[in-house]
Amino acid sequence: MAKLELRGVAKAFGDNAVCRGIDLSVEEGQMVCLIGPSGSGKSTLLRCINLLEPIDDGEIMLDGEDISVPGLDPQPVRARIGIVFQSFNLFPHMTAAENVMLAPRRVHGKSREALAAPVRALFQRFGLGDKMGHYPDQLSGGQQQRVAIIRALAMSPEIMLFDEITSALDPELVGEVLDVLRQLRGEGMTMVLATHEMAFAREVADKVCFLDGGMIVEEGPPATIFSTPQEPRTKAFLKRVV
Ligand SMILES: Nc1ncnc2c1ncn2[C@@H]1O[C@H](COP(=O)(O)OP(=O)(O)OP(=O)(O)O)[C@@H](O)[C@H]1O
Repeated sequence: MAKLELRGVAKAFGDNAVCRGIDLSVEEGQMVCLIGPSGSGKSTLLRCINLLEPIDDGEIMLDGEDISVPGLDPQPVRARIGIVFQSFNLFPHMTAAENVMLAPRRVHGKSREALAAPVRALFQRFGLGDKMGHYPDQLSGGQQQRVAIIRALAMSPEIMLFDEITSALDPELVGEVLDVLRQLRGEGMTMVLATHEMAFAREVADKVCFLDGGMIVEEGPPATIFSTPQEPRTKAFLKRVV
């Protein structure tokens, strides 16, 4: 597992400054939750960390190595940083197992034979051992999202990013996906989550960062942020959503 450190990360789309000098430390094995209003820049920040968006300024350090230097090949870095989105994006014509094997085969050049045992172990670890041969339309939304998480884990990432991964799910399916995150935390995975699940963030996060207008306005342990927020913007947001 790896440590992540952002220093002064800035990102604009045209004249819309979406990340405005973000400093963030994520220690090895920590779960950090990004909360904040819609449009505050949570998704963009995660996309920048995964090098899906080039940053305009600042540094992104993964285990002490600057992964944001211009001209760096993003592909090997992305293989070290798993990301899961709100939409599961599984290929409908492939079984769950084939979806999971795709990236390790293409990026790491591994054979189906070599992947069979570790992929089976991943499905079993997350309670989907009997679903490997199912196609996405034979799975519930919660199961599809768990397969999407397994797909990211199959690349053996050092850190995992989650972008509102329960927002598209029916309420009764949210719990099983959050349980996967609890399990990963117990196993020591380093994780950054953009989430609207305040109860979950309060219960499980090591640190909560409140974003507003592209800046981390306030951060701290969940007990402090949720019980005694100091910043008026944090207070107003939590009053609205909790
Ligand atoms: N590819 C893009 N091109 C132009 N503008 C973008 C792009 N991606 C995001 N934005 C803008 O960046 C701002 C922040 O969006 P972002 O999705 O990061 O916020 P968010 O906090 O994740 O919101 P939500 O909670 O609704 O997902 C918004 O104004 C959005 O319109």
